[in-house]
Amino acid sequence: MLTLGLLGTGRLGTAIRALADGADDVQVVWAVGRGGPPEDEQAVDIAIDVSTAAAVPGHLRWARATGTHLVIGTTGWDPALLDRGGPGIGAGPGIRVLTAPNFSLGVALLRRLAVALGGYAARADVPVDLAVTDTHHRNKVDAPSGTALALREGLALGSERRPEDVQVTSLRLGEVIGDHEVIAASPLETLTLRHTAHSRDLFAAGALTAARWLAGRTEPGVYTLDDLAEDHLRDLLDVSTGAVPTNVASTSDGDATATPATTDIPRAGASAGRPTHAGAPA
Ligand SMILES: NC(=O)C1=CN([C@@H]2O[C@H](COP(=O)(O)OP(=O)(O)OC[C@H]3O[C@@H](n4cnc5c(N)ncnc54)[C@H](OP(=O)(O)O)[C@@H]3O)[C@@H](O)[C@H]2O)C=CC1
Ligand SMILES: O=C(O)C1=N[C@H](C(=O)O)C[C@H](O)C1
Repeated sequence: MLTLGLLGTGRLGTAIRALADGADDVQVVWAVGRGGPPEDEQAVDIAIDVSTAAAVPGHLRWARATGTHLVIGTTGWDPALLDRGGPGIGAGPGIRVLTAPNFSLGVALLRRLAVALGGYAARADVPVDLAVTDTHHRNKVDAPSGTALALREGLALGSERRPEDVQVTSLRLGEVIGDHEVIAASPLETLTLRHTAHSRDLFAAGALTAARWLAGRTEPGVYTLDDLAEDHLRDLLDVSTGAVPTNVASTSDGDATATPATTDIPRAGASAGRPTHAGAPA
């Protein structure tokens, strides 16, 4: 049984708890809000931080002091906290930290597609504007969303532009759970990739998957959801186009054999800027 502590008991924390209560391989031992984990809190295998940006430095210090592995789903905090030797986990013992501004594997796929879309823009012979939109419920505090920032970084990476050169707009509307678009627009065409979360259960399920995955690692250090997603998505962008290859050679019995046509559009994924396991803290 994997034991969990929840740092955050709001919208997402509540959804994670409900899902965990129905699972037979995980147990939420404690869940805390603004007060943070008290000193006498029972030790857990993994803590999941779904609180607020201002609380993350303290939660990292607590994780380091107690040797608790940490999944961070909270957004809006400074990733420099995780730098080696920085004020975060750098100087601590060997804990494992997984960060995920979005727990959806669909968004992990979208980020890879954003890298490819950026590469497409870079090769165009007309000017291409790149943009990300994020729409969330009216109570979300950070803007742009953590996901929008990651998608912007993907577009920037693929297009070899600076992140600041990718436009980002944020809307806070009603009860929207989470909607992101990745856009490349030229005078000739517009490509729009869109992800819409229909339920917080999407994120809750991903948070539990991340906790299980982190529990299975052995190396201390910093991981991202992209490390986890790599197992699921590795080969996904090597899809056939379904088109008849142009380099077809006929055999004597009339069958056509073909070497798949290749394209030099960069593959999103491991070799295209996938954030990697940052190694063990010193
Ligand atoms: N990675 C992902 O897939 C997703 C990430 N998120 C992110 O998760 C975070 C939480 O979102 P959501 O559940 O909607 O937010 P809520 O506002 O509903 O919940 C926030 C929680 O954080 C606690 N909190 C607030 N301030 C502090 C503080 N100073 N110290 C410690 N705890 C504090 C609150 O405590 P109290 O209850 O006592 O007020 C509450 O339990 C956000 O950063 C959001 O962007 C959200 C959805 C998906
Ligand atoms: O606060 C939210 O609700 C969400 N936050 C995450 C983010 O900032 O990217 C992920 C998701 O879109 C929902």
